[in-house]
Amino acid sequence: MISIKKVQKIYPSPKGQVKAVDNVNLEINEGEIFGVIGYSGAGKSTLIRMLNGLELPTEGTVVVANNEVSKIKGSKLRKARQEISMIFQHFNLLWSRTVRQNISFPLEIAGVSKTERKKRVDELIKLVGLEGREDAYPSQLSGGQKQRVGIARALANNPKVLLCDEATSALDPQTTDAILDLLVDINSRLGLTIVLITHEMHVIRKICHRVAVMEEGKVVEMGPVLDVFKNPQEQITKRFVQQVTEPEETKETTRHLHEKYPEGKVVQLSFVGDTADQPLITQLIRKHDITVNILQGKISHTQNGSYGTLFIHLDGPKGEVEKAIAFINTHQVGVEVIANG
Ligand SMILES: Nc1ncnc2c1ncn2[C@@H]1O[C@H](COP(=O)(O)OP(=O)(O)OP(=O)(O)O)[C@@H](O)[C@H]1O
Repeated sequence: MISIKKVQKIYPSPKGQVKAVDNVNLEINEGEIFGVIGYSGAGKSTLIRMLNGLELPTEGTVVVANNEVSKIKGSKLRKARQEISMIFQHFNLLWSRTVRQNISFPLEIAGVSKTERKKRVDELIKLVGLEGREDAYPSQLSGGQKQRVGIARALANNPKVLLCDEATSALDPQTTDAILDLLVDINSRLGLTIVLITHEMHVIRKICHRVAVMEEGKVVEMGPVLDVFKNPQEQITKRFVQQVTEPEETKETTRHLHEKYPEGKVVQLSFVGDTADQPLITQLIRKHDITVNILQGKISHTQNGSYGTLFIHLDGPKGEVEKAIAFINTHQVGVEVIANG
C-alpha cells in the first residue's frame, strides 16, 4: 500500500544542511497499523508529511495507494490526497463551524450533493461516537471529542490511508486509550491502512502491528511490535520498550530488596504470548522449598500477542533457588538474574 524507497529530505539551514530524513526504506502493507517512534527531531513529522505530498523528498520515491506522491502535483495530488487523510495533534478543526459542518467540509470540497453529505455525515458521527454533539462548536468539546471530529472528517471521503501525526499527544491517558481503541476499530471495520507517528511506546504497544524506530533521520530498527518488545536491538529501542515494561521505580525497589534480603536472587522474568497466561509462580512455590517475593510486574497486550515482565526475589536453602531458576527455564520464559545474594 505504501512504498518508501531511498528517501532523503535535506533542509537548508543557516548552520548548513539538515538531513531530516536519511535514506529511509519502508514497505507498509494494506490494512496494517504501522507506527513510527522517535524522540523530538528524529524526522518523524518530515517522513509522514512526505506520505501526502506536504513535503517533497530531496531524493527517493514515495508511492501511496498507487500514487507516486513524490512526483505528482496540482489536481492529481489533490485527488490523491482524498485517498490519504491525516489527523493532527491539535486537531486542526474549523472553529467557526459546528461538528456537522466540520465533518461535511471535505465532502463539500469533493462536490458531494447536499443529500449525500447529510447521509454520510450522519454515518460518520455514529462511527466515531459523537451522537448528540452534532451542533456543538469545537470550543464546546473535550479534547477527545475534538479528535473524534478530526477522525470523522478524515474518513469522510473514504480514504485508503489514514496518517496520524501525534494524534493523542495532547490528550490525557484515558482519552488517549479511547481514541486508540477507536482507531483499532476503524482499522478492522474499514480495512484502512494507518500510519502513525509518536514518541510514546504505549501508543505503539497498544495498536500497532509493526513499528519503525527513528533516530537522526534514519530507521534504526523495525519489526513486528511483539518481536521488538521481546528482543530490542538498539539502545534507543531498549529505552522505548522500558517506557512500557519497566516502571521507573523498579531499579530502586530492586536495590532496596537486595539490601533487605542479602540472600537469594532477584530475577527478571519475560513472558511472551501464551506463556504470559501460565500460573508459573504457583507451580514454582509448590514444587520448590523457596519463598517468592513479587517486586513488580506487568503484562502488556500488543496487537501480535501478550508480553510481560515480572521482577521476583527468590530465597531458600542452598541449591533450591538454582533448581527453581532451572525450572522456570523449562517453561519458555526468559530469565535474567539481575542481582545476586
Ligand atoms: N522546514 C524545516 N526547515 C529546516 N529544518 C527543518 C524543517 N522541518 C524540520 N526540520 C529539521 O529536521 C529535523 C527533523 O524534524 P522533524 O520535525 O521531522 O522531527 P520529529 O521527529 O517529527 O520531531 P518533533 O516531534 O519535535 O516534530 C530536525 O532537526 C528539524 O529541526
